[in-house]
Order: sequence, then structure tokens, then C-alpha cells
Amino acid sequence: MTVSLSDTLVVREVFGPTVQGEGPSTGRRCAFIRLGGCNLTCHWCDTPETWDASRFDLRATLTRRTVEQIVTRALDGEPGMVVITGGEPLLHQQQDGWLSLLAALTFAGTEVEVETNGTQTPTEPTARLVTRFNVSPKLAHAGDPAAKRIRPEALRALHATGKAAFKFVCQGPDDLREVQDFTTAHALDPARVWVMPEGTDTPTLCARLAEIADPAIAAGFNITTRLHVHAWGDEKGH
Ligand SMILES: Nc1nc2[nH]cc(C(=O)O)c2c(=O)[nH]1
Ligand code: SF4
Ligand SMILES: [Mg+2]
Repeated sequence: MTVSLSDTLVVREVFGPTVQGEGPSTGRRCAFIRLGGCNLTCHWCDTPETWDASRFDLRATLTRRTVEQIVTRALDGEPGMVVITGGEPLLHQQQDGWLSLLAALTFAGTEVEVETNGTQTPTEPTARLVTRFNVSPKLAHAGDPAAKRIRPEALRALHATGKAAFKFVCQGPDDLREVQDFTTAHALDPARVWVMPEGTDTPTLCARLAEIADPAIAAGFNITTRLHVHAWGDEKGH
């Protein structure tokens, strides 16, 4: 493996400092690196510009940038933590730029979180260099067939890193049953599960959180809102 700041990755945007809006690190100051491409096609995806060529000109929404450009922008403002998201960021693991990016962030002393849909197995260096994986497996309402959404071997590998938090996007209380079936089937520790409402505005998030909070807690799960939506709405760059 060679680490080079001139390696490249295909990026949608790099922004921050802002805060991690979702999951166990909610509220922590951080920067975001949003990579291009996804292997799923969730109906309610809030970042389709990273993957949906039928609705977006991906040559305009995505740009290839050097690791040096990406890291310089991400560390502007000394965020202390960097979140790599997408799209599905683990699709980039075979690119030289991926390990160069992780190595450069680690060298700079920042923590690194990765937001993943749980279908991709982390490589050994990925598992070693990432501080936390926020794994968000998709339920039936996301729309893709189960065989595409759910990859047991990838879930097992992510769980085995000991660094995974599992985050389930729920539209209502009926989804809790599916989350419980999922965590049982894949032997996920409920204490490592976060249930989050789906929505891109505060009224929707609040209404849904009120409906799912009690059943989630009763099932042994944690809950999270989407803090950045409360602070900044659906605005890009947060
Ligand atoms: N503030 C903020 N927190 C986030 N947590 C996960 C995000 C994502 O898009 O993956 C996200 C995001 O886009 N913004
Ligand atoms: S996995 Fe995430 S980025 Fe991919 S389509 Fe679903 S919501 Fe969008
Ligand atoms: Mg987002």
C-alpha cells in the first residue's frame, strides 16, 4: 500500500465544521466528506445527487479531487472528527485514494466515522483506521429487494469490528417490528442499535420520533433525531 496525497476520489461535497446530526455521536463538531455513488436506490434518499443518473447529471454533481484537496478542506476549522458518507462510501475501498484518505486523516489526529448502508464488507485496513461505523441497513420501505439491501456477511464483518453502531430509519411504529426481526436474525446487540425517524423537516421528524420513541426504548434500543435538520432544515452543506 502506498499513501499518496495525489491519489484521487470521486466526491460530491466536503463541508464543515458542522455537527454530526445522527446516531451515537449526535451533536459532535465535525466535517463531512460525501463521496459519489451508491449500490442502493432508496425511495426516500436525501442525497440522490450522489447516484441517480436518471434525475441528475452526475458529471456535474460529482467531481474527482485529490486526497490533498479533500483533506485540506475537511480539516479547515479543526473539526476533530471527520465523517465520510455518500452515497455508499465503502464502494471506494478498492481505490488507492481511499486508504490514502484514511491514512491522512489518522495522521492528522482526527477521529473518522463512516456512514454505510451495511452491504459492503470493510477491508482490514478500513476496519483498523475507522473509529466508528454508523451502519444503516435499509428496511422494506426503502424499496430495494431484500437480497440487495441485506448482506449478512457484510453485517457480520461490520459487527465483528466492535466499532459498529446500527441505525435504522423508521417511518412509524410499525417499522419497529421489522427492526426487531432484523436485529434478532443478525444477532445484533440492541444496545448498539439506534432508531431514527425518516424526514427532512422538523415537524415530520418530531411527529415520527414521538411515535417510535416508546416502542424503541421498550425493545432495548437507543433513539436519535436528525439534529442538523432541526438546526438548518434541508439546506445543503450541513
Ligand atoms: N450534519 C449531518 N449529519 C449527518 N449524519 C449523517 C449524514 C449523512 O448524510 O450521511 C449527515 C449529514 O448529511 N449531515
Ligand atoms: S443507501 Fe443511503 S445514499 Fe444509498 S440510496 Fe439509500 S439512502 Fe441514498
Ligand atoms: Mg444526510
